[in-house]
Amino acid sequence: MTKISRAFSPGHISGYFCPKTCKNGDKGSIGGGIVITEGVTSTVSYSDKTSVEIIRRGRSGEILTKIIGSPPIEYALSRMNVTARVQTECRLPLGSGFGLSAAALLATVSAADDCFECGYSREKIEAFAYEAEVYSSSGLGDVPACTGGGYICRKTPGLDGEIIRNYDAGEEIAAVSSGPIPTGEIIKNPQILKRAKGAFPSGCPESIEEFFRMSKQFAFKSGILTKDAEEIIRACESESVPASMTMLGNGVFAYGNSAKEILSSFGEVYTMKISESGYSLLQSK
Ligand SMILES: Nc1ncnc2c1ncn2[C@@H]1O[C@H](COP(=O)(O)OP(=O)(O)O)[C@@H](O)[C@H]1O
Ligand SMILES: CC(C)(COP(=O)(O)O)[C@@H](O)C(=O)O
Repeated sequence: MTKISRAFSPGHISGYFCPKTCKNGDKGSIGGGIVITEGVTSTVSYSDKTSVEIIRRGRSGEILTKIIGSPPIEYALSRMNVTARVQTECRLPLGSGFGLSAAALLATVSAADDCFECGYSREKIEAFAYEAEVYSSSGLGDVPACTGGGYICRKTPGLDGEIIRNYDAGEEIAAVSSGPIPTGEIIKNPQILKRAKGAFPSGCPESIEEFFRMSKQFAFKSGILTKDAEEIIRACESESVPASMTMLGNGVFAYGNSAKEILSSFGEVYTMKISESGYSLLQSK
């Protein structure tokens, strides 16, 4: 019987970031963000040819989107020297700053490792995911972020970078999306990157409220802030709700029990918590 393996990875919302080259010469980034309880579940089984199906489900489990093919995942599997049938499932919208490309990669590589009994270490699994993410320009810092939980401060780039993880914030995160932003177009644009560098805050936040203040300042100063996001952030500001833009997506994430109500005037609200852990294998049959 064909073995079927499943793994889950949380997503990650970046509040601020700055591209940086890693010690080994790889591309990467430093920054601050939140690892979230929403993410991607990947199911992997053997096939003589790789195929990837991306499924996004709504509140009652109905299929909202079905996309065939995922370049980062196809690249990662080819680097692992395996061919597989892959199905990823998520609830959050794609390309909207929730780090779903990294989550899909970590979940898929880790399920494929189990399915094909490769016996790779966590470090090796993360290295496959990281290489595919950076090669595909679908992200820079989300893979290191999703190897653990918390609201985080990534002080140095890459998988062996220094990451400070804080778990002491218990209230809900609410998010709303007005559409995607292609990550590759931003992280390959030298002008935007120059402004992002100039806007990058120094030090790590001491509290979740400070994290949101630093993120908001970055969003405004970097010029990455969209008109849609600015309007929503202003509405949150008027109710003293910590909020900022989801990097890199045209959306807003906000913190605390009254965040959901304010965001609901602007679209469908996704609620989640700060994740306590990173990616993990779910089960194998
Ligand atoms: N849930 C998913 N399952 C498989 N591949 C995904 C998923 N989400 C994104 N990707 C892949 O990642 C790339 C887009 O990355 P990006 O715009 O950075 O998304 P995000 O902001 O969600 O990380 C696309 O090539 C897409 O195929
Ligand atoms: C902000 C971003 C460069 C992209 O994030 P996403 O669009 O969620 O893939 C992230 O990877 C980071 O380095 O902080």
